[in-house]
Amino acid sequence: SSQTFYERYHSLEDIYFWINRTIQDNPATVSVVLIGSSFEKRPLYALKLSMNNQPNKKAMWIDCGIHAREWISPAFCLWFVQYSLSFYKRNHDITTILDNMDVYVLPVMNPDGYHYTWTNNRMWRKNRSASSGSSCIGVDLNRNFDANWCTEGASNDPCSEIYCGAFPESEPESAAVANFLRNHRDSIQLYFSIHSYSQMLLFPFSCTMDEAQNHADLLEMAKEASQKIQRYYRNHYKYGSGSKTIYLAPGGSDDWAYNTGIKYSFTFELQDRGRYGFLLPPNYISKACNEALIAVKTIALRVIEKT
Ligand SMILES: NCCCCC[C@@H](C[SeH])C(=O)O
Ligand SMILES: [Zn+2]
Ligand SMILES: [Zn+2]
Repeated sequence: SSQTFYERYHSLEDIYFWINRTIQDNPATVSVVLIGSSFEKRPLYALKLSMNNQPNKKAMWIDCGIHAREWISPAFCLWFVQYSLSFYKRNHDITTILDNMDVYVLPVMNPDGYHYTWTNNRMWRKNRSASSGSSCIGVDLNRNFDANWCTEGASNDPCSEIYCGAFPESEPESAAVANFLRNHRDSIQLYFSIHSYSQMLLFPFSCTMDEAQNHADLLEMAKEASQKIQRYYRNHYKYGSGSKTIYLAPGGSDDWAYNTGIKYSFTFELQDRGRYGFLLPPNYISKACNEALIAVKTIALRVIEKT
């Protein structure tokens, strides 16, 4: 049953099958967009959820699986798609969101790394690209975007877990996302990047200690989302700008998206707070995804109100 499917982690192959089945089962509302390919030539498929053909409709973007070991992240993207398709016209909030916005969902932004965590090393974080002049593998895709690239909080050592790459967007995976967002910046007004762990709702900037121009709005939205999680699920999520709430982290997708003009940009760190960490057991998927879902819905509704 779908109940068990979405409460399990899935191999990359299973996720590709799920993508195909989802578009076949929902031809009128779901389409697939090939936004590029990985270093090892795996396709980067984004799903587009579009419930109506309202002219010059706005859109939101959710990417999952930028870091390979954060398995709860792709699990959330699958969960979100399933929830949206099952509860459209039944749940008021998701109906309002989908009536007003298309949603692009990239379930696995780093397929090579994700596959590697299933076959070789469960704790792998980066992509699997080779660096010239080093025997070490992989770039941290969340340090490879063009936002204060490779300053404090990243490393230019190819063996580092936070290696920034040879230059901004050097990696096919980050280039694919950046190109898509650049090409759709007139319609995409809300950006989410889903990670784990430590239970935080973060927004720009992480690459500097500066405050974003709409800091007050972003803080209010993250605060409201955190309060909703607290009220409905009795769990605590910190919230705030990345640099002040977690650590300095330059070259991030959220900061870059923000600077490109997507003024509502967030990075979520899902469950847990460290008991299991990246190895969050499958029986926690439901609660972790419901917490992330209510945060996405809360923020998306506010963005619709404001724009
Ligand atoms: N764009 C940076 C947001 C804050 C850091 C997020 C974490 C997720 Se694992 C990181 O990329 O180190
Ligand atoms: Zn991460
Ligand atoms: Zn993290």
